[in-house]
Amino acid sequence: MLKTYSALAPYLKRHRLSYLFGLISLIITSGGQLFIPQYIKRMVDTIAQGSFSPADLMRPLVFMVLLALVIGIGRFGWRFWLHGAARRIETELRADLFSHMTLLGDSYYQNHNTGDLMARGTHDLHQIRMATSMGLVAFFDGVFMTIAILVIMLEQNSELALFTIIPLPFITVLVLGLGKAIGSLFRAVQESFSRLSGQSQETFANLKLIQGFVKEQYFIKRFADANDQYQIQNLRLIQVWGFLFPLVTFLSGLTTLILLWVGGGKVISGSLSPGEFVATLNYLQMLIWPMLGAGFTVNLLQRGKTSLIRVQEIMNAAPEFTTDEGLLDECKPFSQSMVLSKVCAEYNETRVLSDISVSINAGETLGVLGPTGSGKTTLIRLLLRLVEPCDGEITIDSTPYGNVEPRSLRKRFGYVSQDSFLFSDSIRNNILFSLGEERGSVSEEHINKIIAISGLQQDLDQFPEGIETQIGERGISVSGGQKQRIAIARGLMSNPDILILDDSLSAVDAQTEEHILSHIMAIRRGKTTIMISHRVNALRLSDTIIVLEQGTITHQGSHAELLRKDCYYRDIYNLQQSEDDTEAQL
Ligand SMILES: Nc1ncnc2c1ncn2[C@@H]1O[C@H](COP(=O)(O)OP(=O)(O)OP(=O)(O)O)[C@@H](O)[C@H]1O
Repeated sequence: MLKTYSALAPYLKRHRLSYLFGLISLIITSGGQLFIPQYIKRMVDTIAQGSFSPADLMRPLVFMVLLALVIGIGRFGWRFWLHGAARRIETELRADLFSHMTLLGDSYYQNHNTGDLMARGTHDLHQIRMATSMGLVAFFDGVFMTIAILVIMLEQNSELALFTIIPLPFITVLVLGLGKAIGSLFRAVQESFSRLSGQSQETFANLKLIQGFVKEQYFIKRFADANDQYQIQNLRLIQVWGFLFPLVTFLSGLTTLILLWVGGGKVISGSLSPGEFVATLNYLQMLIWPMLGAGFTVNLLQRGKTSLIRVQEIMNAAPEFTTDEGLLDECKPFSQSMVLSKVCAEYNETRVLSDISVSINAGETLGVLGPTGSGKTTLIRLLLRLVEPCDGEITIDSTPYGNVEPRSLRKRFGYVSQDSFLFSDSIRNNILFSLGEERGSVSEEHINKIIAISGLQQDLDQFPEGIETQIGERGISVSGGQKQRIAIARGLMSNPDILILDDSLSAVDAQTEEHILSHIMAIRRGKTTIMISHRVNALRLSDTIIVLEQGTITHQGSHAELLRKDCYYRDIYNLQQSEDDTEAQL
């Protein structure tokens, strides 16, 4: 348990003052409570003597009111400091988790469900917060109050104390014994919650598809099953927890019975004063909470431990590539060539690219054509260092890729991906996304030029607030073609050294594609562009075109050179030409 919690040491250390003040407040609160039975004892004994004046009761009464005030302040203090520190730790942990997750690679996310990761970032962090606040309070009460009460009782009347505490060791054994079971049951609860989150996330992310295939009932049933599982796991936990609680209460009740039996006899025989009897009864009642607190502590700490392990599993996952901040700015502008020599790539030990050798010269355009699944996007991932080659070497301006900090390398690229993800933000902010701090200095004239090149102007004219129109969750939905055009504008905005267009105009018609591409070629003159497309017409102006088939380059050359060869490129060209001719005749 301690080993697991040591992961929190840096966070606890940062908030040690809050914890110190919180613990002092807790000692004041608990210590103050220990005095109350003493005053009650004095008052009862005074009353039991039969002859007393109201002034005799006044002093203890005033003290008790003052004590209640101190206890109240102490209670506020520990809540303020301990809950405050735990909240801050939760916030810091969440921030660290989030930034670490941004460094994890593609393969990590492929093997981990998004819903599960989200559950760890929310539900599990909540449990850690409970352990670092209420868990600590319960632990303190369990230890400090139990010891203090036992010492007072033993001092007051050791024989009575020893008799009445006979059931207490049973409580400890019970709590510790069931603690382990609670831990594993809680892990099952958290895992079923992760499954539930995962299914919800997947369902709502693909709702249109589900509705399109009229598969709502199937998903409702799937969710209901996961929901039932979550309930079953929770009920199992409740059963054990529910068994523990009454048993501890029963055993605590036994202590009161013993007191009434043994203590009552002592009062009658005169060896115990009525005040001492009432005080002991009070102390025993005060013991119930720390006794329960022990169970509560075990429960909270076990839950916290389980959750911490789940969060640590993410934090301990190594980033796909090491990021040496010192190297961040060392990658100079791309000026010569990028060379791939005999490069291969794998996913989960399955080879998808082999023996790739190609040179991309600065200022030139490389076209990539290939059937679906032939490895075109994987080639781009290699260039962006999102995937490491399993063999061979990639260099940029003669520097091996392994010596270049990945983020620094990626800054040289502008990547327009196939799926054109847009953020729920204004179109302007989506377009300016790649600029970072330079956003403020970009002129409206430049923005308008990029919009025109991307063929976006007509779309913006239709939108209610033009470029300021919100898209996504908080705004309008855009069509697939509009999405791609906005993504193109985003890729062009920073005028990157190397622009990658990964089949990024597949949702616009061939004519519009040609129109946009001719403008892009014009503005990119002297800069490097890598273009993947299924349309030969889009690639024909490239300086070099490679044909990828089943993970290898089968042909490469210019448009004219490839047309002279009997190859996939020429077949596709002929096919698309005849399609265009047929369309023209219609
Ligand atoms: N993350 C991944 N994990 C495992 N296999 C993958 C992964 N990404 C792609 N693949 C597999 O690698 C092969 C090449 O995929 P890739 O996406 O590079 O092809 P592509 O030529 O870009 O296809 P498309 O034209 O359909 O986009 C395919 O067989 C694909 O199933």
